[in-house]
Amino acid sequence: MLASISARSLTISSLFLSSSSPKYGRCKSRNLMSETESWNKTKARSMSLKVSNSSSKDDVQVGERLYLGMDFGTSGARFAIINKDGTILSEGKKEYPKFTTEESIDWLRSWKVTLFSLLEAVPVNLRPLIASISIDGTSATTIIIDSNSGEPLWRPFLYNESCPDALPVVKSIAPANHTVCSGTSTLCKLVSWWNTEGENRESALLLHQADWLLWLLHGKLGLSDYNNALKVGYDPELESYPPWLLSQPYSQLLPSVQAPGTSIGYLKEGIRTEFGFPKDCVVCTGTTDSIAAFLAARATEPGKAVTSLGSTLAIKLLSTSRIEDARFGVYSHRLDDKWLVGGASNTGGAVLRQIFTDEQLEKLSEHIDPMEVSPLDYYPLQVVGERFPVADPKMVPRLHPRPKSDVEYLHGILESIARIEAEGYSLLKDMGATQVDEVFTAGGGAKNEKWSKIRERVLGLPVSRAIQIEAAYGAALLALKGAQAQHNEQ
Ligand SMILES: Nc1ncnc2c1ncn2[C@@H]1O[C@H](COP(=O)(O)OP(=O)(O)O)[C@@H](O)[C@H]1O
Ligand SMILES: O=C(CO)[C@H](O)[C@H](O)COP(=O)(O)O
Repeated sequence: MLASISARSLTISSLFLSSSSPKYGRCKSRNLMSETESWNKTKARSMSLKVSNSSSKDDVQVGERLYLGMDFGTSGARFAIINKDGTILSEGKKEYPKFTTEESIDWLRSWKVTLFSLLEAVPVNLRPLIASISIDGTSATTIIIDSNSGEPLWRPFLYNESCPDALPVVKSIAPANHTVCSGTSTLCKLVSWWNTEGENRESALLLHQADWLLWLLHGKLGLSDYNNALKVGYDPELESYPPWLLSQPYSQLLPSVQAPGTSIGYLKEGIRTEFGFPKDCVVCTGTTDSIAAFLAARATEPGKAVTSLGSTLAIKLLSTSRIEDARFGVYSHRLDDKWLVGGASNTGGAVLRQIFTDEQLEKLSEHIDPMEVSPLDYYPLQVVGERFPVADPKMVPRLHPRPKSDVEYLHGILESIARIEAEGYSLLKDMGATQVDEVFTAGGGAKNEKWSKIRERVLGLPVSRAIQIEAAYGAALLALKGAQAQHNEQ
């Protein structure tokens, strides 16, 4: 089944290569659209944007087309612009601005402002060459909007937010241990909203973070991709929502689904003229951040894996067999005619950032001997709750006893996270996935060579930094895929 489908669609590997039962404060319905249309250029200039341009006039061939990928991760967003050979012409990143409403962060406003500040950061000389755009976002980050106005009906449910109130209902309709049978699944968030919300059900629509950001650019509501839609129950092998889900009253909220990197339509005229993008610039479906990180690593053989060491720890192993078991937080994403099996733990860089600054991480890591086994046994979590390799919403963080030496403490935390990573790969093997034989690292943690050495020792596998460690590069590959498919169809 998968083979026939992928034969129809351009595959990534055929290119140049070889996310506490929330208290529902109604999301203040803001006129978010006006902010977009009246985007103020000075706002972007005043924002701290780190942009590195490797483009100069002679880098770009006359008539060359470029591809823009944007990654909306946990702590910030990045962009990468590549040409058809995968060369990076420009890249940049920006922390999310923290707008607050009623003591909580207005994430939709933060993401929208960040989206347009990234567009503003695209070098003016490259904008007329951008042929297509794609975006990846955190998985299961769920936004419920009004299908008529596009306005949000609720605050977003973040990727790691759990809605245990919905779990009994979801477990009663889904197959045993299905991917959606986890409190952090998109379906649990949808059911929780549906059971809580009264008057807006008829006009409501569900979008994922990447879908919503892409909608701001193309203007067509209700479109998603089969990576983002996995955790609401979409079956990427059948290429449809299963009957047990379609028969539910809230199935009317579900977005339609296409393959990642599928051209949806042209960039909205108002945005196009505001920023100077070309008339034929298309916007393509996106993916999730850890899938984009896998694409960026350009691993194409079963047995190759990518560990994303971002704010969270997400592992993805390329496998010929599909496995899933919500009891352990294990699920399989589709990648063309193969499966990306894995899961996402709540451990990771965000726990490190709670204790150390990035500069301290760098300095302290210099003094770690990665060949020495740390006797410290932690389970580094920011707050109670774990998704993978154990799906336990009640799991308690363990970061004590803290030794006097910060070097020893950091060593213990890094090694404990490595042990969780190893437990994840071992679980995938026990469940029948292709045996992992090499691990590439993406995300902010990939720059820590000492951590890579610790992980290599703990995993007993070759561990190296991915060719490209930013998920934004993977999103740019999806934009390239979409543009090439569009070109082939013309
Ligand atoms: N030298 C380092 N060693 C280990 N982790 C690091 C280092 N520098 C940054 N990090 C971690 O990288 C994380 C940010 O990675 P990033 O991929 O940007 O995250 P995300 O996209 O999930 O927001 C931070 O949580 C930080 O703790
Ligand atoms: O934890 C996350 C936040 O960065 C990831 O978005 C997410 O959980 C990974 O999920 P997926 O495997 O569906 O990409």
